[in-house]
Amino acid sequence: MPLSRDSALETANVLSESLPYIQRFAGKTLVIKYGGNAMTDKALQAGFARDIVLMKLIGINPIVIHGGGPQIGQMLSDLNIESKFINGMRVTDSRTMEIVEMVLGGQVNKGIVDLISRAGGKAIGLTGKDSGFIQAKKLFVKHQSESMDTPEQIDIGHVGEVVSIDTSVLKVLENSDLIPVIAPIGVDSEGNSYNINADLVAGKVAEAVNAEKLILLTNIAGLQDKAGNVLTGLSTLEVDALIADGTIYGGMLPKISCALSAVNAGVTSAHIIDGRVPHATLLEIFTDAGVGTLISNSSQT
Ligand SMILES: Nc1ncnc2c1ncn2[C@@H]1O[C@H](COP(=O)(O)OP(=O)(O)O)[C@@H](O)[C@H]1O
Ligand SMILES: CC(=O)N[C@@H](CCC(=O)OP(=O)(O)O)C(=O)O
Repeated sequence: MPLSRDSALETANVLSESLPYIQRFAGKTLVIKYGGNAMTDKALQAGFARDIVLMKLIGINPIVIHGGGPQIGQMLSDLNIESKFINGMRVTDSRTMEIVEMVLGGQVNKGIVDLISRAGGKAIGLTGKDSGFIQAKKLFVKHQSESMDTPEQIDIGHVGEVVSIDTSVLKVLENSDLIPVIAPIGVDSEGNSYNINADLVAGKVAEAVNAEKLILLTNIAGLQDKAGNVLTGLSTLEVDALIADGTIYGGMLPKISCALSAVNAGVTSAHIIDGRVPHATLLEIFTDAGVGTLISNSSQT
């Protein structure tokens, strides 16, 4: 059905108002982390894919890193395997690692590639094993109780941290119409696979490509204090205090730590936003009134 003249005018106004934002971000790289908890609703998923396709078409270079924690959890539970987390990281034995690779590299990654195709874009799904572009090493989780003088290092299996990112494959894609969709799996020089928290991969990719923005889409309105108020513009010291008093815990720990690390390494801003809001990514890019939690270079001084 054709648009009425009034609504056509409204659409034209909206498009015209987006011009300064398009000019600001055209040619820039935005790293978008699509959390497993933000992927649940079909309409939201389709909206997310449309936003990414639109970005690429107007000259922004989106790089999607996805999670899939709940999807891995579902598969493990179907197989009667228990999920266990320490400091927001999944304890990953050999069997769990096999499931993680299947779910992240297969089901979730190809699901997002497919969504982007259906929205008219061209996506290419990668894990860090493709051309070995995410080099990783074993991550030990630090834990300190009151009775300990120094923190202990806990071995949680095949869990990795990023050692290096080879950006050459991402550069090739940047100069094409292909959108990279990356599963957070790393590899070492001996071919061992590592399950890496997707926030950490997103932060390191953003640092490596010198991204303009790191956007972390999750299932909450942003970083909150104990009363539920969304906090924004935090410094490293303020974040440390919120971790120490237990305000920040679980899955928010890697999120906030990668956001801080990315801006300290030169990414202009990192945003933790609510992926349950339709078109959350476009709202973040095309409005001045920031949604969610913003961490920027200026809040670190
Ligand atoms: N201070 C905090 N503010 C907001 N959320 C927090 C905070 N501390 C812990 N969380 C938890 O972190 C969760 C987000 O992390 P996670 O479940 O890993 O999401 P994702 O799948 O998007 O990575 C929130 O749903 C919330 O339960
Ligand atoms: C080590 C570790 O915890 N890896 C994560 C990888 C997926 C992920 O990060 O997914 P979300 O972003 O949806 O939480 C996991 O196994 O759940």
